[in-house]
Amino acid sequence: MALYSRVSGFVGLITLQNPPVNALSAAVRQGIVDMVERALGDPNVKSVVICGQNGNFCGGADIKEFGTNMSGPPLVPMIDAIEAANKPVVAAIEGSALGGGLELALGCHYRIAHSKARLGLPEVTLGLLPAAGGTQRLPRLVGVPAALNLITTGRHVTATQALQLGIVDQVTDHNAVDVAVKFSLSVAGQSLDARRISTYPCPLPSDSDALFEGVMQKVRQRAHGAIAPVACVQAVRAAATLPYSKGMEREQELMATLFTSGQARAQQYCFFAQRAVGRWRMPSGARWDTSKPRPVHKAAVIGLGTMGRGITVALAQTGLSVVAVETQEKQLMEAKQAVSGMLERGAKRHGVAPTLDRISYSQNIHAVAEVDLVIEAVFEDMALKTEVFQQLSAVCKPGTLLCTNTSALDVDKLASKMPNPELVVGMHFFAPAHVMKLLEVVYGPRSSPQAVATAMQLGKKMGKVSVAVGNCRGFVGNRMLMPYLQQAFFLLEEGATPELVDRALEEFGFPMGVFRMSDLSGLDVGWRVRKRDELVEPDMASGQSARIRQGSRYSPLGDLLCEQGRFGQKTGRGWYQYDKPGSRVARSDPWLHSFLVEYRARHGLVPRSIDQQEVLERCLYALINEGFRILEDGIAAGPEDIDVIYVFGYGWPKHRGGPMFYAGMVGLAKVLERLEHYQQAHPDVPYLQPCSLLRRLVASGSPPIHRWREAIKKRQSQL
Ligand SMILES: C[C@H](O)[C@H](C)C(=O)SCCNC(=O)CCNC(=O)[C@H](O)C(C)(C)COP(=O)([O-])OP(=O)([O-])OC[C@H]1O[C@@H](n2cnc3c(N)ncnc32)[C@H](O)[C@@H]1OP(=O)([O-])[O-]
Repeated sequence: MALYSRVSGFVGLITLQNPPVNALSAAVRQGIVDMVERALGDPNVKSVVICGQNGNFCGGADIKEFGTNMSGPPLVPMIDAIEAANKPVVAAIEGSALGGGLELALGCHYRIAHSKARLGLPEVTLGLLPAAGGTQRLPRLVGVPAALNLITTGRHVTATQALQLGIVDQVTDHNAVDVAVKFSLSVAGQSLDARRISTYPCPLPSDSDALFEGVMQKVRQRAHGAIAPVACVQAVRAAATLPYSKGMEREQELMATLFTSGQARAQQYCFFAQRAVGRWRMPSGARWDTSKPRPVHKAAVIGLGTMGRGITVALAQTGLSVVAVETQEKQLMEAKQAVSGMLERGAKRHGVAPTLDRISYSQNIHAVAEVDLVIEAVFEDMALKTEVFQQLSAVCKPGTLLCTNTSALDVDKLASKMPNPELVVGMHFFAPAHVMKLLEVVYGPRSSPQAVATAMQLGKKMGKVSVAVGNCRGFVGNRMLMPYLQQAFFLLEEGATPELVDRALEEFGFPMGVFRMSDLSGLDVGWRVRKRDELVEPDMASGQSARIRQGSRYSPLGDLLCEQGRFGQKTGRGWYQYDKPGSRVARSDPWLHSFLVEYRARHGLVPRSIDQQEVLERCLYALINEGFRILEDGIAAGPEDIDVIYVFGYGWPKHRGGPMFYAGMVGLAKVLERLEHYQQAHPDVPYLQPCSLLRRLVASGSPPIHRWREAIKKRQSQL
């Protein structure tokens, strides 16, 4: 709803009230319509100020209403009425003015923002476009190029940036409502004709066709199949080429195509899933709202390789003091330089001062005696990690949390060797650690809820999307990656090429297909893990037996490439060829194609034609199937946890919602039927054996994804 009060004698103050972000629900919209009418009809009122309760202007349309029968007054005429008002209406912006919230402010005659406010039109991140006049008013106010950038990226701008762009008229460090009330009286009675943005001509860039073509090309490239960014460009183009009313019709037309699209549903699911994973729970029953985190004022990082350096930067950027330890002097000096460089570049990008002084460097592990939390990022070796953890247990003050950045080792095994195993959790960052949003917080049966709560809270403070998951081989992300990678290798054996497999996955929406990604991250990384698991055998053999390990089908293709030093981009050769080591542009490699032909012949494999549909079904359904096993094992509490991990850590396209959401969209029965089909064709591939949770969900009528948790809980309570 919206509250009304008269302040300073002659100002009608309308306060949006819908905590926590004053979203424009039906009740709020009705409140605004009623209160604006009241203020404009009150002869004692000379001007009007619109603000939001609790220091937050408005987070936009109420996303929770999407997908329901929406009622209440529509936004567009509500905002048009404000713009047409005969008394000045001033928006007092504190906190956020996003989406419909900013569109409401653009309908006002003036905008005053607090210096800490954030503004933007992020609808594209929800699979939509600004549909309350944003695509028509913003270009008229700030010009086409700036409007295109804000609307197609959905990025938020600071109040200062908004002032520079011309979105707001004033920025204040004082209470924005007070400033707006005073300002509104100062302009009362003045003509408003020049303050109605919809009447402005849209400033046309010199060669607007070329500009729009250029932007559309870039947007399509970046979108990887998402339709909303393309519609955003089309809507802004309407602003540049049509009168306001016609442009508004075009905006509504385009929004109608997006609003009911599967992509919009997927992206809105991701919005709420990202918030749901913050409400974590462990199989023990411990949960986010009953487990109190320990305060962390000082943290440490042990091991300053690539991951250690990124983690140090991410910690320092939170303002925490950090102790960075590296026993090798040369490595320490190089790390110091690298970390300083990353901090300076980050600070420059955000227009803030770098926090170099927050970090102290040392070769001596005793330097961490007084910290509250340690993140270990030494080489992936259990013996080495155990030694480091035992030193830390001896050096650190009581209660210090010991976190490991391992991506594959058994966190509980490590904890079992410590005097205080309850203080041990995994904090699995993704490279580059100061950039990638995802953090897997890994708990074992001995980890205390307080340790998990502390790691989750620190992750949020580092700007990460943190997901609490149980300890198992590969945790959630890497565990699901195994069947995905395996199917990709098998498809090559059966006749596919890396180009075909990657094209299918990239057209699905992944920024990079599995083989290009493998070349980027380095084939030797997986090779080392397979060697450690004694899966790699010398390539003398041929025929079926050479492709069986521990009773299951195995493809030695990756091992064979590594034995030839083909590690990917870093060696200039992998599944593709590159101009030189380190270059990033992948080109088809005739050597690889003849190697595959020779390999198939040597192993008696008859290649067949494979289409993109089969690639997608085998790679994605095998991955999804492992997701169901993870849910069944209680390693992830719900499908949202898995989907957030894949969207924020593994490049799963947001407009596809995530592996589990996608399975629901395709239809669980279809996924099950296809898995059974491929399992029949490949009985020696256990990963294709449909998971019993999937079977049970199908048997119970394939309930919608938000009801899977109860099906899982029911099952676990039966176990
Ligand atoms: C016509 C028009 O053109 C179109 C069509 C639109 O306008 S489409 C809508 C466009 N607007 C957006 O995209 C902005 C979305 N919101 C945000 O970006 C952030 O929320 C925030 C504003 C920057 C605050 O961040 P936060 O970190 O302080 O808190 P939070 O945890 O994120 O959010 C706190 C709680 O508020 C809920 N929430 C936030 N924004 C909401 C919204 N717009 N609608 C409904 N609920 C919302 C959120 O789910 C969470 O709930 P719960 O989990 O506690 O139950």
